[in-house]
Amino acid sequence: MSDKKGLEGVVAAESRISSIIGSQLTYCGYEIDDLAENALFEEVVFLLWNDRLPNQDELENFQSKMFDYMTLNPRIYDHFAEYAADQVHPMTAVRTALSYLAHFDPNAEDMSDEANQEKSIRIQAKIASVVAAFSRIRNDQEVIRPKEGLTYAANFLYMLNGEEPNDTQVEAMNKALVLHADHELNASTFTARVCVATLSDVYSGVSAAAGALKGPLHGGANERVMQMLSEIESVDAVEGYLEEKFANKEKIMGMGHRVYKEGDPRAKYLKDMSKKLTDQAGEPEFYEKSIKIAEVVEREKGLLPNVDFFSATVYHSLGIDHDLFTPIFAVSRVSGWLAHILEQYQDNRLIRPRAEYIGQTGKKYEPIENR
Ligand SMILES: CC(=O)SCCNC(=O)CCNC(=O)[C@H](O)C(C)(C)COP(=O)(O)OP(=O)(O)OC[C@H]1O[C@@H](n2cnc3c(N)ncnc32)[C@H](O)[C@@H]1OP(=O)(O)O
Ligand SMILES: O=C([O-])CC(=O)C(=O)O
Repeated sequence: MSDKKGLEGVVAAESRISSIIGSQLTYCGYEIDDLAENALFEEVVFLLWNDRLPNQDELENFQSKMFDYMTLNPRIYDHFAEYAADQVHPMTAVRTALSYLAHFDPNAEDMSDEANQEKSIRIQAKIASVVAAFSRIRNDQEVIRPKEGLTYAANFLYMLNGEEPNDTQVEAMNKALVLHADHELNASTFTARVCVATLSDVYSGVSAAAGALKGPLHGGANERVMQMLSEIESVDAVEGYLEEKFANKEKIMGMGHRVYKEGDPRAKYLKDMSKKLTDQAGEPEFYEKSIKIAEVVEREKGLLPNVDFFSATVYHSLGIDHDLFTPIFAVSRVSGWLAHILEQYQDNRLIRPRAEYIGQTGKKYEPIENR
């Protein structure tokens, strides 16, 4: 039993969406390197949902639909003003918003394949606007509507910052979105599949998944990486900082992985981007500290950086608030959750494992005055 704690190594679904073999990650048969170098995030989303890349017409149609759905019902802004007043974490806001989006979808309860495809486009389109609008509202800034003709990555940055991003920024965001889109049965995707396997609706699936992504052992690690980098004063302070963490048996965020033991194939792209962007931002010390952390953790623990490690400095260099890092992960990963939700519906069976009981036995009810 204990060797299966955390379901390590357990195959719990058949899937055509992404595969991990050793350190090789593929989406629907395409190597992540190929997609990271060449693909637009929208193409990848189409690929994950349709098991093939779109042609030019299909892509334009998909982008135009996505653009139409990017606009949010203004009632959501009132909600956001309340969350902002309560100072909720943006990931809490995203989780609530994903559920709230169902209120404005006339087909939220329609379980036909067509309705579920349509809901997927709506959700993918709106999550970028949700993260951007929440960020602006909590900073007392005006909400920026999406701009026609921009790619998904460019529009996201535009709505977030209120100005059109430059090519380097768009390329970095597009690549980050492609790299985070799907990852087999990671914890949040598994959560989505468990949820919809009860035949609950798509909005329930993505809200549940967002809750799982938020945790620091999963998507929440990227924000904590930046926290660690901010706490460490200099490259020379890295060894001492980590020694103390090891002594306290604390985990080093952004390091290690349940499946990849020889390295996460996504990390090298984020590492390269981190180098370039921290240099451009005039903050090379963040990259230098990251390199030193990775070196010490590998030497002491044999662990390598995962996708969350260098994404932190990439987002920081793009001027993004640190508590928006995990919401950005959600902007990308919702595409994978939706792909898995659609796949689960196609060949569904309730997911309901068993537990080995290790609790007390033979107890008898005692009246309260005798306890
Ligand atoms: C997108 C993503 O979700 S990627 C992962 C993001 N999460 C993080 O970066 C958080 C830090 N990393 C971790 O917590 C882990 O490596 C995980 C959760 C990613 C994978 O964990 P698991 O495969 O379950 O490994 P588990 O947590 O059982 O650790 C095994 C051993 O390695 C150690 N270990 C694993 N990761 C780390 C780490 N980052 N820092 C220090 N020690 C670690 C554990 O303390 C444990 O040591 P022990 O056997 O002496 O008790
Ligand atoms: O697969 C995992 O366990 C975590 C991960 O890297 C991801 O979700 O991208």
